[in-house]
Amino acid sequence: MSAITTRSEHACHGGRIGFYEAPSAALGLPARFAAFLPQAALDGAKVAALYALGGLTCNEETFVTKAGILRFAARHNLAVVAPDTSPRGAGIAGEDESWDFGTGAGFYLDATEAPWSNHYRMASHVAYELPGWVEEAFPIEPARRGIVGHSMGGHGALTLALANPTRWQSVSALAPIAHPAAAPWGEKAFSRYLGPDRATWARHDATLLLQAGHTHPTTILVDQGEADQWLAPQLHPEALRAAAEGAGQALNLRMHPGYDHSYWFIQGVIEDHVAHHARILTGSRSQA
Ligand SMILES: N[C@@H](CCC(=O)N[C@@H](CS)C(=O)NCC(=O)O)C(=O)O
Repeated sequence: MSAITTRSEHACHGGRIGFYEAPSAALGLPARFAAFLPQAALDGAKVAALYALGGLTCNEETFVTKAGILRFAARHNLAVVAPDTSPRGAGIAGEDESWDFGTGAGFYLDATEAPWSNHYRMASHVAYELPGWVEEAFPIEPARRGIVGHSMGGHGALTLALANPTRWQSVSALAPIAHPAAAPWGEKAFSRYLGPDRATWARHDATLLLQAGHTHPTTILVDQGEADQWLAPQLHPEALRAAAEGAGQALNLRMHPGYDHSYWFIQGVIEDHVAHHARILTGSRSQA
């Protein structure tokens, strides 16, 4: 078990939000994360957890600070666990050269190409190491996990859940990079983290996972703003929709006129995402 250091803890919506750090074996570096516990957990009950993954340039603070998620997590008795978006301080040449690759842009995969493969192992960190930490340290139930993410984090939520649907019982995404193998962000990251052989990219692409027959037993909720500046070049929700139809995957893809890629969009739909996860994870409509 890793020694978790508390960086700060704050009472919030009747529960507690905390910011923590622990030595990560997966990343070979210290890793930071945020964890919110609703009041019931502070009173000793074990609760289900919703993992919230941020996008490019974000860190473990961004989603819990900007999305407005904690009010609804408190209402539905859900913990929220937010990892960082990449290793920090790996010291690899080029990791800080651009905002869409390297630091702040780990893409929730385990890199296979040197030198990235030594530290850029966010899939192992998020899917296995971090749940192990929080399920031991906090009153969080191991068998009830949901995953939601924004943009690169939406890609992470979809790919991790489709690749391992028994580990993540519920999944949703906000403006996800839905077909990264066909998007400049994904091509840039995958060619360096995974190498030039595109066949190895497929299990890190939600659209290609669906095309290969990977499905999730629950409905996937996806919200997308139509005025999103990244929609046409990077996000490809239409490819996700077509792949879901082909795979028989239940997908609730909602398009929202006028909304951009920012957390101002997320703030308006996050209540529905928390309710979606709570229905599946706890069977509850609301504990309020
Ligand atoms: N840094 C980029 C923007 C990157 C961006 O939009 N990141 C999104 C995720 S893909 C985000 O959530 N940014 C953090 C924020 O809005 O607080 C730029 O200068 O255009």
